[in-house]
Amino acid sequence: MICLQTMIEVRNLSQTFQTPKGPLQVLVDVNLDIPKGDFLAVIGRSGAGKSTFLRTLNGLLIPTVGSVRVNGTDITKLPKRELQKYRRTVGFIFQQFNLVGRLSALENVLHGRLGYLPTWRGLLGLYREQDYRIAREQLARVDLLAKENARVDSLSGGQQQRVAIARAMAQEPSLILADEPAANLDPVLSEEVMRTLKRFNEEEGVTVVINIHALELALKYAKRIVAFKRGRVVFDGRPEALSEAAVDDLYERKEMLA
Ligand SMILES: Nc1ncnc2c1ncn2[C@@H]1O[C@H](COP(=O)(O)OP(=O)(O)OP(=O)(O)O)[C@@H](O)[C@H]1O
Repeated sequence: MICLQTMIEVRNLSQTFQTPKGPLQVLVDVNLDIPKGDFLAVIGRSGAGKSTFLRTLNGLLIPTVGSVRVNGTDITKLPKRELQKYRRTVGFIFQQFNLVGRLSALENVLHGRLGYLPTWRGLLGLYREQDYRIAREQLARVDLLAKENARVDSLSGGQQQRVAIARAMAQEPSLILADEPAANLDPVLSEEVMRTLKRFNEEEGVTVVINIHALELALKYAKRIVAFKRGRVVFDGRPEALSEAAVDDLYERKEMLA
């Protein structure tokens, strides 16, 4: 029997935002176990709560109710400094890449090493030899070592997202969270980004949790699909178990056509 070690335990998670129109409950009693090495795609309609869920896993948002245990520690209860430490171990990949355009690819990837340096060294850009080595290794792994000195804003969208993935990997993370990493890319580049994430998941055992609108990419690359509908988990299983009817219901297709 394969015994997968649980990395993340989400329990009774609810998130309510106060808005001018009153309280808005965005996550409703979410319970999930994410084993180490999982590649989980979060799907659902716009506004279903996907980004809110990801931001909670990163400790960017404290839930209104519930807990998020990562390797046994409830990150929702951590003091600020400890939370910052935790967040350094999580690679976050954004839809807009969040790179510094005027800096080179290598300098951007080196930013992934900042969490390992004393603040003064980071401010002065005094990276150590091992930081350069790790940054170059990661650039090579996304096939961009030849572009290490190129300004990031001179690279294509797909190349920029690969730099962002290399930066996340330079953090030597145990968890990568990716919020719509392929949304701004054409279909070919989207596949390239998904393949890169899958490779890191398979070769390094990095746990990947990704929010994604493109259902076909989620089904093709993820090991597991979690579907949110109005803040609730309505499907949790292997991609091949997601039926056409469940997809219709998730995206409320029938209601939209009625
Ligand atoms: N800080 C906040 N304050 C108030 N409302 C918020 C806040 N953050 C998110 N929301 C609202 O919560 C709901 C869910 O947002 P969320 O970004 O999690 O959805 P999503 O499923 O990721 O959508 P999309 O696919 O469009 O990114 C939306 O109605 C959004 O406007």
